[in-house]
Amino acid sequence: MFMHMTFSVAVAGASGYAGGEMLRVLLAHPEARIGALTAHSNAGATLGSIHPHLRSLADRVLEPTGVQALAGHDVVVLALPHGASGAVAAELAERGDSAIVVDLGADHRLVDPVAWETYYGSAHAGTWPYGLPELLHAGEQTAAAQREALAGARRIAVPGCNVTAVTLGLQPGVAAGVIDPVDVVAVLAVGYSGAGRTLKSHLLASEALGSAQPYAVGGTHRHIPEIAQNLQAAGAPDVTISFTPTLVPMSRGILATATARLVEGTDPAAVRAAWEAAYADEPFVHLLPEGQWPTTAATLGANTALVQVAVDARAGRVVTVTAIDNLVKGTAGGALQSLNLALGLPETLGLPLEGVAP
Ligand SMILES: NC(=O)C1=CN([C@@H]2O[C@H](COP(=O)(O)OP(=O)(O)OC[C@H]3O[C@@H](n4cnc5c(N)ncnc54)[C@H](OP(=O)(O)O)[C@@H]3O)[C@@H](O)[C@H]2O)C=CC1
Ligand SMILES: CC(=O)N[C@@H](CCC(=O)OP(=O)(O)O)C(=O)O
Repeated sequence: MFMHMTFSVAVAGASGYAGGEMLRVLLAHPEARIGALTAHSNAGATLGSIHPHLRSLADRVLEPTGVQALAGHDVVVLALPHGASGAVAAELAERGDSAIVVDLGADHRLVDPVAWETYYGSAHAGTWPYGLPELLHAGEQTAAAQREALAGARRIAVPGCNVTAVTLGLQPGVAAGVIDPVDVVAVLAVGYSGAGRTLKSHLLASEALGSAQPYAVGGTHRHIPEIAQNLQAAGAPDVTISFTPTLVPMSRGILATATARLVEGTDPAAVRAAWEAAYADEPFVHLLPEGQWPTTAATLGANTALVQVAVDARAGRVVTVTAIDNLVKGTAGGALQSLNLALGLPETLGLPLEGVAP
């Protein structure tokens, strides 16, 4: 076990939304010591000119992303576009650098290289331990195997934010055998920060404010194989999923509504019991009391996932709703939670349970 009290951490892609949020949660962690901060087109700028809310790092000058800046730390966080992090991680390994590398991007999440090439269109960089501590494995009622896989890990692949929401919503039913994910339907309301800080025309105020806009409609979204991979890990022999994200006018947040077929002859009372059993002892994943429904506002700034489940008897389906902050539990918070496990620190150390409201 890598027992380490304080650790130095470099953040590559510090100028982005994910990198900025990683810095915000690291600054609240008692053992983290912020090291190099790097960027790409914003190299040479001060962090305060990009992320004015990060006051204690405002004067730090962003270095160009590269091994020379990132080497020599205990931990390196890669908050880069997918396809970029694989190359940087490989260079660090070639140099023999001993850092734990945490990839916020997609390069190392998928097990199947064919799925990667199909949805991402480039060479697969390999598979790392998956940074979702609450991931259920087949036969488990509560998550233990994934936590063991993260304990002492030297590489962590942080899930896609949409994937975290849908997986946490549905997996208890798969593990308990009360739902059959052979025709999962997932519709998500997602905030703009999920698209990243770099300007995108469809996110211009004139186009986006006051409007809801679907994207990646018709089975093209790259999170589909990752969700299927997770539900198969929970014990589903076969998963098909129809996945439709919709941008809604909010900066942060994901509200994922995911439904699956109720297994024939299942007692509806057994459904809630399965979700209660899975999450009763989870510090960050909370099944709400019956009648309460998750909202993204209740998770803003927190490392929580709020979940609710219901049985639609007439439709013969189970409906789940999950809310997360895409940048906290969906990215930086989930990353730090997994890093705590890798470092042998308490899993919840330095992570926000309370949100910011109103
Ligand atoms: N936003 C979210 O909710 C989530 C994001 N992620 C993942 O985190 C990663 C970063 O996303 P996000 O922060 O949203 O994106 P942003 O566009 O906000 O930031 C991208 C970062 O990568 C840098 N960058 C851009 N192009 C290159 C390049 N060719 N080589 C090296 N660095 C480059 C940018 O530097 P500069 O600005 O200086 O050009 C910036 O620091 C992505 O892989 C994303 O998929 C994962 C989960 C959720
Ligand atoms: C609004 C929006 O564009 N959201 C992004 C979420 C990005 C994300 O989860 O990051 P990864 O690229 O690391 O998977 C999307 O749906 O692709």
